Amino acid sequence: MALDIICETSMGTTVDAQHNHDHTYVRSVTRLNEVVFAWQRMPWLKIKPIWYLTGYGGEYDHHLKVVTDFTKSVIREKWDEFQKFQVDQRETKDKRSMAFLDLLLELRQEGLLDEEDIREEVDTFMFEGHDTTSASMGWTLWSLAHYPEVQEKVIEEIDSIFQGSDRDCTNDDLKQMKYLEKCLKESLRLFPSVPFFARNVEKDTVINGDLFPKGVRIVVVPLILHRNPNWWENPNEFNPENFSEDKMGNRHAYADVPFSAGPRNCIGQKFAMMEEKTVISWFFRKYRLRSNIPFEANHAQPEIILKPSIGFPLIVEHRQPYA
Ligand code: HEM
Repeated sequence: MALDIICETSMGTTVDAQHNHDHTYVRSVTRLNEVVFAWQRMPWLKIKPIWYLTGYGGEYDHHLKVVTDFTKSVIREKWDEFQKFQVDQRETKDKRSMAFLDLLLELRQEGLLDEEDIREEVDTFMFEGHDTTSASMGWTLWSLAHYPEVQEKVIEEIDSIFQGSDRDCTNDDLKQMKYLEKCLKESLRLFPSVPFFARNVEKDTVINGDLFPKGVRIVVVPLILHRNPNWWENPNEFNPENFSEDKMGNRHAYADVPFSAGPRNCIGQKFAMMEEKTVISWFFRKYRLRSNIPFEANHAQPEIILKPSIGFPLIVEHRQPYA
């Protein structure tokens, strides 16, 4: 679902991944993630002959080509459409409903980007913008199933907003989902979709008396940082109140960095929150969740994206209609 959402919003196209699990793009994205993770964890794969002899190199090249060819073909198709449009028609198009790609094509028309620049931007969005949100939604549902009193509060909030209606979600509705937002943040604290990221030190830097020389690479691990008992009471428990205003005010700004921080932080974080609130609030309008497997039995497996060790085996039940 998250892949369909990002395809539609960033490229204005669909791969219908929900019904089409076997779409070549879907398969290649999945395999690329696995191959890149192997490359990160096995340093010897960085030696080119080993990379190719183990078969990883060939697989990587193949799947990368599938993914970039797909994006390129969509960009070309959209570019042809874009050029066929008369200028006056284009000017009347509402920018708010344009896909990210349409906006980039306007920049190409103005000579500010070429086809390769656009492909890179679109691919980054596609890659960063779907596995992250689907992992986050999965871990949130897993947590809510194990904390029924929290789940009830989410349902109460959703009922108070929609009052049983199955109308679409508006921006105003999303703003009102304050408790659900706390749950999403708490789930990202315990299970950050991006479990680690790296930064190069650009100049000699001293932090707490320790020297970090220019040129070294620092790996930030939110998965560990977010469970630091100095900042979080009962750090392994799911407690959305960790994100109440008073608790947040008393905490170090970088104690919680699921979207990284600083100039290269995640530019999709607002989009991610909107998407997740929309999807999860739809779900709880109709269903409840429970599980017969203990919360802790699902281990967080840090790969490029934080994976659940046993998936998310949950029991879904229809709710009584809102009265
Ligand atoms: C819960 C969902 C998400 C999480 C936890 C997340 C997390 C992150 C993190 C930690 C980074 C920094 C990675 C690094 O420096 O290596 C990042 C970068 C980025 N994210 Fe997200 N992300 C999420 C959703 C999204 C979505 C939905 C989009 C697009 C619509 C997106 C687009 C990007 C882009 C383009 C970058 C690169 C920014 C740059 O390098 O300047 N992300 N994200």
